[in-house]
Amino acid sequence: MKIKVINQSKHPLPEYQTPLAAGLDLRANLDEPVSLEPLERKLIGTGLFIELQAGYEAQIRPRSGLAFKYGLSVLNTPGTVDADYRGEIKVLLVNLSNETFVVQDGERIAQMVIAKHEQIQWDTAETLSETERGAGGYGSTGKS
Ligand SMILES: O=c1ccn([C@H]2C[C@H](O)[C@@H](COP(=O)(O)OP(=O)(O)OP(=O)(O)O)O2)c(=O)[nH]1
Ligand SMILES: [Mg+2]
Repeated sequence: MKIKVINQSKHPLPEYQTPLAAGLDLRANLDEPVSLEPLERKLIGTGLFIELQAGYEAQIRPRSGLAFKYGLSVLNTPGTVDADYRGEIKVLLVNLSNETFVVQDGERIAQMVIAKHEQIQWDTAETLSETERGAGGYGSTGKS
Protein backbone atom coordinates (compact mmCIF):
# COMPACT_ATOMS: atom_id res chain seq x y z
CA MET A 1 0.00 0.00 0.00
CA LYS A 2 1.07 3.59 -0.46
CA ILE A 3 1.45 6.08 2.36
CA LYS A 4 1.72 9.79 1.69
CA VAL A 5 4.88 11.18 3.29
CA ILE A 6 6.66 14.48 3.67
CA ASN A 7 10.35 14.04 4.37
CA GLN A 8 11.79 17.13 6.03
CA SER A 9 14.77 15.20 7.37
CA LYS A 10 18.30 15.19 6.00
CA HIS A 11 18.02 11.44 5.47
CA PRO A 12 16.47 9.05 2.97
CA LEU A 13 13.00 7.66 3.61
CA PRO A 14 12.84 4.69 6.00
CA GLU A 15 13.39 1.40 4.22
CA TYR A 16 12.70 -2.25 4.86
CA GLN A 17 16.16 -3.72 5.46
CA THR A 18 15.20 -7.17 4.14
CA PRO A 19 12.57 -8.28 1.62
CA LEU A 20 9.98 -9.50 4.14
CA ALA A 21 10.75 -7.14 7.03
CA ALA A 22 7.79 -5.83 9.02
CA GLY A 23 9.57 -2.77 10.35
CA LEU A 24 10.91 0.32 8.64
CA ASP A 25 13.91 1.66 10.53
CA LEU A 26 13.53 5.27 11.63
CA ARG A 27 16.53 7.59 11.65
CA ALA A 28 17.18 10.35 14.17
CA ASN A 29 17.08 13.76 12.51
CA LEU A 30 19.35 15.89 14.67
CA ASP A 31 21.32 19.12 14.37
CA GLU A 32 23.84 17.71 16.84
CA PRO A 33 24.30 14.48 18.79
CA VAL A 34 21.95 13.97 21.75
CA SER A 35 23.11 12.37 25.00
CA LEU A 36 20.88 10.15 27.09
CA GLU A 37 22.08 9.61 30.64
CA PRO A 38 21.07 6.44 32.49
CA LEU A 39 17.25 6.36 32.88
CA GLU A 40 16.91 9.58 30.91
CA ARG A 41 14.25 9.85 28.22
CA LYS A 42 14.13 12.22 25.25
CA LEU A 43 11.85 12.79 22.28
CA ILE A 44 13.85 12.43 19.09
CA GLY A 45 12.49 13.86 15.86
CA THR A 46 12.54 11.97 12.57
CA GLY A 47 11.64 14.84 10.23
CA LEU A 48 8.91 12.61 8.78
CA PHE A 49 5.23 13.47 8.41
CA ILE A 50 2.81 10.82 7.16
CA GLU A 51 -0.82 10.47 6.17
CA LEU A 52 -2.02 6.98 6.99
CA GLN A 53 -5.12 5.56 5.39
CA ALA A 54 -8.18 5.19 7.64
CA GLY A 55 -8.05 1.94 9.59
CA TYR A 56 -4.26 1.90 9.85
CA GLU A 57 -1.83 2.95 12.58
CA ALA A 58 1.93 3.18 12.73
CA GLN A 59 3.58 1.47 15.70
CA ILE A 60 6.92 2.79 16.92
CA ARG A 61 8.99 0.03 18.46
CA PRO A 62 12.52 -0.47 19.79
CA ARG A 63 15.27 -2.09 17.75
CA SER A 64 16.37 -5.27 19.47
CA GLY A 65 20.07 -4.72 18.74
CA LEU A 66 20.12 -1.34 20.48
CA ALA A 67 18.11 -2.78 23.37
CA PHE A 68 20.46 -5.74 23.76
CA LYS A 69 23.75 -3.91 23.31
CA TYR A 70 22.99 -0.56 24.94
CA GLY A 71 19.77 -0.92 26.96
CA LEU A 72 18.10 1.58 24.64
CA SER A 73 14.34 1.28 24.36
CA VAL A 74 11.24 3.18 23.31
CA LEU A 75 9.51 4.19 26.53
CA ASN A 76 5.95 4.08 25.21
CA THR A 77 6.44 1.04 23.05
CA PRO A 78 4.60 0.37 20.91
CA GLY A 79 4.09 4.06 20.26
CA THR A 80 0.86 4.77 18.40
CA VAL A 81 0.71 7.10 15.42
CA ASP A 82 -2.94 7.75 14.63
CA ALA A 83 -4.20 7.97 11.07
CA ASP A 84 -5.35 11.54 11.67
CA TYR A 85 -2.00 12.72 13.09
CA ARG A 86 -0.27 15.27 10.89
CA GLY A 87 2.66 16.22 13.10
CA GLU A 88 6.23 15.02 12.98
CA ILE A 89 6.80 11.38 13.89
CA LYS A 90 8.89 11.33 17.04
CA VAL A 91 10.56 8.56 19.00
CA LEU A 92 10.52 8.57 22.81
CA LEU A 93 13.87 6.99 23.54
CA VAL A 94 14.87 5.85 27.02
CA ASN A 95 18.27 4.72 28.20
CA LEU A 96 17.80 1.74 30.52
CA SER A 97 21.54 1.07 30.85
CA ASN A 98 24.07 2.37 33.36
CA GLU A 99 26.03 4.22 30.72
CA THR A 100 25.45 7.37 28.70
CA PHE A 101 24.17 6.69 25.19
CA VAL A 102 24.83 9.24 22.46
CA VAL A 103 22.35 9.37 19.59
CA GLN A 104 23.98 10.44 16.35
CA ASP A 105 22.25 12.22 13.49
CA GLY A 106 21.01 9.67 10.97
CA GLU A 107 21.24 6.74 13.38
CA ARG A 108 18.53 4.11 13.06
CA ILE A 109 16.99 4.42 16.52
CA ALA A 110 13.65 2.59 16.25
CA GLN A 111 11.40 0.86 13.79
CA MET A 112 7.91 1.57 12.53
CA VAL A 113 5.36 -1.11 11.73
CA ILE A 114 2.21 -0.20 9.82
CA ALA A 115 -0.72 -2.17 11.15
CA LYS A 116 -4.44 -2.48 10.56
CA HIS A 117 -6.73 -1.81 13.46
CA GLU A 118 -10.42 -1.85 14.23
CA GLN A 119 -12.59 0.88 15.68
CA ILE A 120 -15.36 -0.49 17.86
CA GLN A 121 -18.78 0.46 19.14
CA TRP A 122 -19.53 -0.47 22.77
CA ASP A 123 -22.23 -3.08 23.38
CA THR A 124 -22.96 -2.40 27.05
CA ALA A 125 -24.08 -5.56 28.89
CA GLU A 126 -24.92 -6.91 32.37
CA THR A 127 -23.09 -10.23 31.97
CA LEU A 128 -20.38 -11.79 29.80
CA SER A 129 -20.29 -15.35 28.46
CA GLU A 130 -18.81 -18.07 30.65
CA THR A 131 -15.43 -19.57 29.75
CA GLU A 132 -13.02 -22.15 31.18
CA ARG A 133 -10.55 -19.37 32.07
CA GLY A 134 -13.10 -17.15 33.68
CA ALA A 135 -11.31 -14.45 35.66
CA GLY A 136 -8.05 -16.41 35.94
CA GLY A 137 -4.93 -14.63 34.75
CA TYR A 138 -1.50 -13.43 35.80
CA GLY A 139 -0.02 -16.93 35.87
CA SER A 140 -3.20 -18.84 36.79
CA THR A 141 -2.31 -21.68 34.40
CA GLY A 142 0.99 -22.33 36.16
CA LYS A 143 4.59 -22.23 35.07
CA SER A 144 5.51 -25.39 33.20
O1 LIG B 1 5.79 7.25 19.64
C1 LIG B 1 4.97 8.11 19.26
C2 LIG B 1 3.69 8.19 19.80
C3 LIG B 1 2.85 9.19 19.34
N1 LIG B 1 3.25 10.07 18.37
C4 LIG B 1 2.34 11.07 17.86
C5 LIG B 1 1.35 10.45 16.90
C6 LIG B 1 0.12 10.23 17.71
O2 LIG B 1 -1.03 10.22 16.89
C7 LIG B 1 0.18 11.40 18.68
C8 LIG B 1 -0.52 11.15 19.96
O3 LIG B 1 0.00 9.99 20.56
P1 LIG B 1 -0.72 9.32 21.81
O4 LIG B 1 -2.18 9.23 21.58
O5 LIG B 1 0.02 8.09 22.14
O6 LIG B 1 -0.38 10.38 22.95
P2 LIG B 1 -1.33 11.06 24.03
O7 LIG B 1 -0.50 11.26 25.21
O8 LIG B 1 -2.62 10.30 24.19
O9 LIG B 1 -1.56 12.47 23.36
P3 LIG B 1 -2.88 13.03 22.66
O10 LIG B 1 -3.70 13.58 23.77
O11 LIG B 1 -2.36 14.08 21.73
O12 LIG B 1 -3.54 11.89 21.93
O13 LIG B 1 1.57 11.60 18.92
C9 LIG B 1 4.51 9.96 17.83
O14 LIG B 1 4.91 10.71 16.95
N2 LIG B 1 5.34 8.99 18.29
MG1 LIG C 1 -3.93 9.90 22.56
